[in-house]
This record gives sequence, structure tokens and C-alpha cells, in this order.
Amino acid sequence: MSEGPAQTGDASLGRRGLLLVLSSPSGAGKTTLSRRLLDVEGSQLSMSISVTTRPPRPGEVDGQDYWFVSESTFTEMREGGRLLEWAQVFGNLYGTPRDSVEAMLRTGHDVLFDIDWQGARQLAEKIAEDVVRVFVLPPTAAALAERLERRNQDSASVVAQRMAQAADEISHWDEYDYVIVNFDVEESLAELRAILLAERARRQRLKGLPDFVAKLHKDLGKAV
Ligand SMILES: Nc1ncnc2c1ncn2[C@@H]1O[C@H](COP(=O)(O)OP(=O)(O)OP(=O)(O)O)[C@@H](O)[C@H]1O
Ligand SMILES: Nc1nc2c(ncn2[C@@H]2O[C@H](COP(=O)(O)O)[C@@H](O)[C@H]2O)c(=O)[nH]1
Repeated sequence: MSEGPAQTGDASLGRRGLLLVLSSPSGAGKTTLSRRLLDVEGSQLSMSISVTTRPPRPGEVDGQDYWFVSESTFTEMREGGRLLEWAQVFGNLYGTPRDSVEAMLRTGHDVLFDIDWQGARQLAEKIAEDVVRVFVLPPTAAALAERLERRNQDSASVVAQRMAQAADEISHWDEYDYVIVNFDVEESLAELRAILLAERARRQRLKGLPDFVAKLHKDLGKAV
């Protein structure tokens, strides 16, 4: 589904866009790492903005952090096949709008997802070869609790609910291609960038490679 014009570096190789999926227990640092990665990657990487029935947190902006929708709109989108994946998480509904992701991939962008294990599994089932899954672990349980509390954006009961679900989310770590233990944001960011760089160079993503090599062969033949 993700044929697209090439990007800098592999322009003549016709690389397909990839789907970089981050999952973690709530509070381990996906949003923080996603923002940093988008900053450093510039136009090569675009964020998939999910729809959710969760109410906005203070400071969250509609269309930037999420598309905040009613349950009836969400159901309409889901039943109309307009979600690439969806899940119920912490009592709210979350989903990935199909059209925007397909448009980004068509124009040769890689797309970044901050979604839970259920969504990651659905994407991998649908588009296996273009999905790269990264699981982010907190260094310790205490650090996770501290990060959720320090973020200071959810009530004590919501924080408790998220801590209670953390073990369940973590139990899916082995469905992922890569695992990052997020001790330090800068180190984790460097690991993520290395993963992205290596995945972009995978032979099977470079659709123009056979033609490129054939031309190289031909030109080498002429040169001798
Ligand atoms: N390596 C780190 N060291 C210390 N604090 C961190 C680190 N990474 C993230 N944080 C902090 O932890 C808090 C939670 O991070 P963030 O919101 O990115 O988590 P998340 O995984 O996206 O959570 P959710 O799934 O609930 O959206 C934030 O206050 C963030 O600044
Ligand atoms: N399956 C999906 N999960 C999603 C999506 N968007 C976000 N999420 C996950 O939900 C939890 C909670 O997020 P929060 O913003 O309320 O803290 C977190 O694990 C996200 O990764 C989605 O479109 N699909």
C-alpha cells in the first residue's frame, strides 16, 4: 500500500514509506520521544494523528495531539472502514484514520505512530512488511509511577488505573522488533534514529534497487 516517491538519500531507489510504531505502558515516554524524533527528522517523518473519545488534557490541541471526537463519530468512522486500526484503552476509544496515513505514505513519507499493543498488532497483520515496531520500557516501576505523577495531567485515579494496566501492556514486549529502555531521552532518541536509519536501508523497501543494480552492471560492462 505504501509505494511512494523516494526521499533524500535513496532518491533513485524508489523507497517505500515505512510505518514506525511506538508502544509502551502509559508514561514510559512515547510522546516525548515522538516529538523529539519529529523535530530532528523534519519532513521525512510525519506523525499519525489518532482520533479519540478521551477528553483533551490541559494544553492538548484538537488536530495536533489528537482529533477529539464523540463516541458516535468514532463508531461511524470505524463502521465506515475509515480506521486502519482501533482499540479501547483505559476506557476510551482510540483509532488511526486511514486516509491521512495512506496519503502520507503515498507521498513517500515515513509515518510515526504512538499506539498501544492492540493497534500495533492490527497494523502488523494488515501491512506486515512496512511496519517497524518499537517497544519503549521504563527503567523501573518506580520511575514509571514518578513520570505519570510528574506529568501532572491526569487525576490520581487515572494514574492508578494506568499503573495497574502497565504490566499487561509490558507483557506484549516480545511482539515488537526492537525494545528501548528509556533511561535517558537523548540516548533513547539516538537509538530510535539508528533504528529508523537502518530500517530505511532495508533491501526489500528499495523497489528501484533491481533497476539500479542492472544499470550499474551495464555501465560497469561498458567501463571495462
Ligand atoms: N527518559 C526520561 N527520563 C525522565 N522523564 C521522562 C523520560 N522520558 C519521558 N519522561 C517524562 O515522563 C512523562 C511521561 O512521558 P510521555 O507523556 O512522553 O509518556 P507516554 O508514554 O507518551 O504516555 P501516554 O501513553 O500516557 O501518552 C513526561 O512528563 C515526560 O517528560
Ligand atoms: N490502538 C491505538 N492506541 C492508541 C491510539 N492513540 C493513542 N493510543 C494509545 O492509547 C494510550 C493512552 O493514550 P493517552 O494519550 O490517553 O495517554 C497510549 O498507550 C497510546 O499509545 C490509536 O490510534 N490506536
